[in-house]
Amino acid sequence: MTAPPLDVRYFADALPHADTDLAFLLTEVTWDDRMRARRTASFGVPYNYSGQHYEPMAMPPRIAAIAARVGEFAGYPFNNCLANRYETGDNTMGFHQDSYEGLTPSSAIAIVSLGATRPLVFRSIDGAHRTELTLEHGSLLLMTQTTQRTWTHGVPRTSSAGRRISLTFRCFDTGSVNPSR
Ligand SMILES: O=C(O)CCC(=O)C(=O)O
Ligand SMILES: [Fe+2]
Repeated sequence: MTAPPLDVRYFADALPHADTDLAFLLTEVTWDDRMRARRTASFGVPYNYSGQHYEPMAMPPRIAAIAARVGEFAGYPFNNCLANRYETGDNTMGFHQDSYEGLTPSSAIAIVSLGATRPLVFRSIDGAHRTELTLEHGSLLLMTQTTQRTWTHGVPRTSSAGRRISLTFRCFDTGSVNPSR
């Protein structure tokens, strides 16, 4: 059986100030401890994510600048940022499909990676195929809705991995919406 198309675009070195961006996120952001697998923070229009509700929070200028950079690659603007902080290789994200409820259907979901390299693992919904992408410091990954329909993705446990922060950007159609993901 052939694998479904993995409709993703990867850009190494997409962020011109990746080191400063990482330092900012480590020191200036208040991280949410409600989830066991990793810490999170949400900026821009609010929505529920993995069963958590986040309050609306303006994007700090540095995050707004990263959002603008991601928008240059994608060709349209992003108005939500969910940050994930993986302190060690024991912090993970389980396999899931990102919800498109409330999102512009033709928009991609963007993942900016900072810090340690971690693999993003994709599994086809039928369970027959597995592939992985290595997400490097300063990189950008764009994933379309097609990819969400046919693949799940996750960040599995990786022994001895260092600290990593990912910023996922989404393009919501209107103000505040609450997909269940
Ligand atoms: O940390 C990552 O690279 C994965 C993020 C992700 O899949 C999500 O936030 O939905
Ligand atoms: Fe995801």
